[in-house]
Amino acid sequence: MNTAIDTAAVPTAMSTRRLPVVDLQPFLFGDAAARHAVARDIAIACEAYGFFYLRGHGIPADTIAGGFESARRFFELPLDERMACRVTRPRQNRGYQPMFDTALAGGKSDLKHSFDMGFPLPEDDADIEAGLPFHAPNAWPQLPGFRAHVEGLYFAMLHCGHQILRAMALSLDADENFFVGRCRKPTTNMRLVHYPPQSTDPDAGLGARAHTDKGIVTLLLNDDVGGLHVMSDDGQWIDAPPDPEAIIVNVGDLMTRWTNGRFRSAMHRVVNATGRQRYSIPQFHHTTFHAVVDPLDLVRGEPANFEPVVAGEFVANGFRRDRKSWA
Ligand SMILES: O=C(O)CCC(=O)C(=O)O
Ligand SMILES: [Fe+2]
Repeated sequence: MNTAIDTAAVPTAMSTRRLPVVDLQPFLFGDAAARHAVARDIAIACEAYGFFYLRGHGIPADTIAGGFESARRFFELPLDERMACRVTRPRQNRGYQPMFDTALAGGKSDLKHSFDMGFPLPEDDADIEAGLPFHAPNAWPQLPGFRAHVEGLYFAMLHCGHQILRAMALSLDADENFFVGRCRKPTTNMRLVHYPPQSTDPDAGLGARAHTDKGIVTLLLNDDVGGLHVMSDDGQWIDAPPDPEAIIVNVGDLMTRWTNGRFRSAMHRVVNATGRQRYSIPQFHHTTFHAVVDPLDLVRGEPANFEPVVAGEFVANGFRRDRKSWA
């Protein structure tokens, strides 16, 4: 059992600190000095917090609104129509994920359910046929316009994530396409998540228990409900209220390994105690399944703190620990 996660699920003191804010526009449109300055600010935020608000991200407001509208329509469907979007093939993270699929041994399930989509692949894809984890066709509900909105948002966020990964690579003195070059045919997935209002009974569980994300970076769109808490380096919860002009970006476990521990993959949780329905849309960025994550690629003149791992195998092992349907 992962005791760090269970301990952190007990509410602790809230910090008065706030997450840093970075504007991406000078990276997209500025000269070399302006681009380096953004890259440095992102690196500072990733070292200190592992989380930051990103303004000027370039994802159109209509595209984001279409994603949230799609989420509301999906979760209003009767359960049997949502269940028709289950992907039954083993070791996948696509389609409808009903409530109570997420549990650690002896722990409580998260009070959420989701619709997940991954990088679109043709039905006859060789990796699908070989049964490689995370490789499957997407499943779509019978909702007019849903697929177009959700795929459009997926690619807008994917593109934004590539810009963030370029800035991170620049900050590490690597080739700007160091990460992006390993993200062809990525195992990146996007989730439409619905958190029904949780009971105030602390034993009933949380929207999402304290956890770290497993990939390289996560881009997160929030509605206006709030309830995301991020663990600071001194062990307090930092409230991360929604900023309508920003998306939230956070570092995942694989990026921590790749940067030899320099970028923090911070614990975070969701507590939806507002009495309202809460929706969020995270996109978990991953490399291609077979990419090798080795800190010696990026750090020079330091001993490696992490062994090299194959990205897809590392993430699949994490899923096996966390999800009943993967066990
Ligand atoms: O819904 C949120 O605000 C955060 C979701 C999250 O942390 C996750 O799905 O990994
Ligand atoms: Fe997360």
